[in-house]
Amino acid sequence: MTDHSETLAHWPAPAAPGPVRATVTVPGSKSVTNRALILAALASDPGWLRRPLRSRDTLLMADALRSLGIGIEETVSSSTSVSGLPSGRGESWRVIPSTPQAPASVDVGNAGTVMRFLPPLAALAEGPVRFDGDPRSHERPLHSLIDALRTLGARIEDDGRGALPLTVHGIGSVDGGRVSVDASASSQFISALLLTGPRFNKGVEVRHTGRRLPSTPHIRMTVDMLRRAGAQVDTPDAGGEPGVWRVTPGALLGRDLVIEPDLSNAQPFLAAALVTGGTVTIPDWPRQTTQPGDALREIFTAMGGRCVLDDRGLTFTGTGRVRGIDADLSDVGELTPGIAAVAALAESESVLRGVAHLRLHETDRLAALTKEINSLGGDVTETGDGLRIRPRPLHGGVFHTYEDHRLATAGAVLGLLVEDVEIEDIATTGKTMPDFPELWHRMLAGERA
Ligand SMILES: O=C(O)C1=C[C@@H](OP(=O)(O)O)[C@@H](O)[C@H](O)C1
Ligand SMILES: C=C(OP(=O)(O)O)C(=O)O
Repeated sequence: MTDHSETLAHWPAPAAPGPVRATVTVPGSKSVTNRALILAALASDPGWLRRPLRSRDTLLMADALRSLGIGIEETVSSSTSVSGLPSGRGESWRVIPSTPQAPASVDVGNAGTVMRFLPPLAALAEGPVRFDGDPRSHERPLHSLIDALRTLGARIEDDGRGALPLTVHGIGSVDGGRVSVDASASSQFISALLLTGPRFNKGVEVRHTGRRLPSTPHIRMTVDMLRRAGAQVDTPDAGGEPGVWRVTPGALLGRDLVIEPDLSNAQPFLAAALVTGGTVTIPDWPRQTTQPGDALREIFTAMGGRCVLDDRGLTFTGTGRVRGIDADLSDVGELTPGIAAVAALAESESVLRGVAHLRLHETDRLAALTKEINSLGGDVTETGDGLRIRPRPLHGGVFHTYEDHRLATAGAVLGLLVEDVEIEDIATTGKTMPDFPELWHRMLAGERA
């Protein structure tokens, strides 16, 4: 039985002793690792993931693929050991593809990438594949994807709510073809259909019908990774029809891929430089990337810092003065909790827009951020599609995290400048960054972490 007194213990968020000065090596990207696993599983020959992220979301994906008969061997390079390594650094995963096998049972945890990216792949198996996960996974939207898969020829049994738990009854192949999807609740519906699209008999043509489309960089990441694996993809931004993506049926190549660091998980460390007037360097920051976290260079510069991208990586420097921001974060929704924390410590008001869909993330992030920042004395109000944040002097208290890794790291940022902040369940950062507490302490000690 889980010992909740242990897992939900309060973590005293360390206050910054002064401006932070550190180099922080952040672990691999969740979004890249989980796409790479899917594409490698569907390839015609074995592939490698180097420096994959090893966290709850990626281990759930790997375990799910193994239960579908895909081989995933984990190796650690001989000069290093797993312990003491930032998640997955020094590790390689070899993926041996195979036709997905059923019956199988998949635990999605609360990973959007697992609950959305895997059902299309499972539909290629012959037999039932059951999907279930954490209680919150039952509330996260899936109906558009379920409807789309049915249109494309898959049989899916659910309890009528269009949500988890569900069973995909595959017949060994999926017709594919044209489908309309309202992806205003999550870009992951489109990514999911495109990723397995090359293996559908007719490929897939996905038409987005909703009014808004969040997280478009994540869709570009999907397209980019598909193309690098040899798929032919036509997209709206390559002169194609707006809101329509086409994937031609065909084989995927096994690749040898080094996973980029997770730029969204670099956020709390960059925020630490910004709010303390210090300097943090993130090595291996890619010169070109589809990761939404790259937008932090612009966003945190607008909030008062400056950055340099050179051979050492990204070096971000704050002045200690933080400006509020008025920004549409629709493309970079997963950055909202960290930006909200910085905004609560700023000198002027912020308005964060375009992120209504965050109500459907790990938790209702708009409600959670409002409640928790206000419980420390803040002045945050929810708007129809975001947050209005008026900075006020904050005081200590318990910062609840609702099993949301980004709530936990946002609370840690507040704790840098606000004494006696205690984060509930810091272990929830294990969803994408199990080493967070250690990396945070090492950053504050000025060590190379
Ligand atoms: O495709 C992906 O890897 C992701 C897409 C986004 O989801 P939404 O479009 O549901 O916001 C993002 O928030 C999530 O963290 C990861
Ligand atoms: C929204 C997120 O995750 P998920 O992949 O579970 O949707 C996130 O990591 O901020």
